[in-house]
Amino acid sequence: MDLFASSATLTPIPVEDGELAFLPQLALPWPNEEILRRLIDETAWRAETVVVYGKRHLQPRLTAWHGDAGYTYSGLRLEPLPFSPLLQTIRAAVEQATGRRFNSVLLNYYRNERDSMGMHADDEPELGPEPAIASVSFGATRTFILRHKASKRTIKLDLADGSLLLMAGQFQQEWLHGINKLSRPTGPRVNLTFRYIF
Ligand SMILES: O=C(O)CCC(=O)C(=O)O
Ligand SMILES: [Fe+2]
Repeated sequence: MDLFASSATLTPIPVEDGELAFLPQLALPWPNEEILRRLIDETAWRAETVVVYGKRHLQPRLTAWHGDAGYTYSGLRLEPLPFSPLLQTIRAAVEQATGRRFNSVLLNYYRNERDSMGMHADDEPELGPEPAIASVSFGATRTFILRHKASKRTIKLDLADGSLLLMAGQFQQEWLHGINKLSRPTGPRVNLTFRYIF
């Protein structure tokens, strides 16, 4: 059986200064809700601290980093966890849909409406000058905010359960992205950003 026989192609979202493409439902061998439950239950989630203006805070979400190899970041050797069979299956589906290769994944767990991610670009040097980053979402729909660095033009994309968003080309150089808190009660969401670390 070809698990990915029904995988549809990504639809480009035309934007200036970068490439975006979207697929509403990635073809996977299990229902989205089962994958969400397994990702929540089987991941070694961490609450990372960040220092903002000299003050330590817990990040407003849980994270986990899995990859094929360690890498050095700001002089620190970061050792990722290995890809589990579940993550390998999701990666294979993402590689099939995008035609790109990925050797690492950052998982973000937004437990409820209070979890968020500040505006940022994934522009670390080890990702290369024009990184392809594939973002897969499970669970509650959250709005992905995109802001062009120079013009400040803002776009909002709803990332629903099972969706795949590919960011590529100059996108990380020219745009910021993030996930806002919400004021209404919201269920859990897990997002996976697949990357290629050189
Ligand atoms: O949760 C999301 O959709 C965004 C995740 C993200 O931007 C990241 O992992 O760098
Ligand atoms: Fe990001």
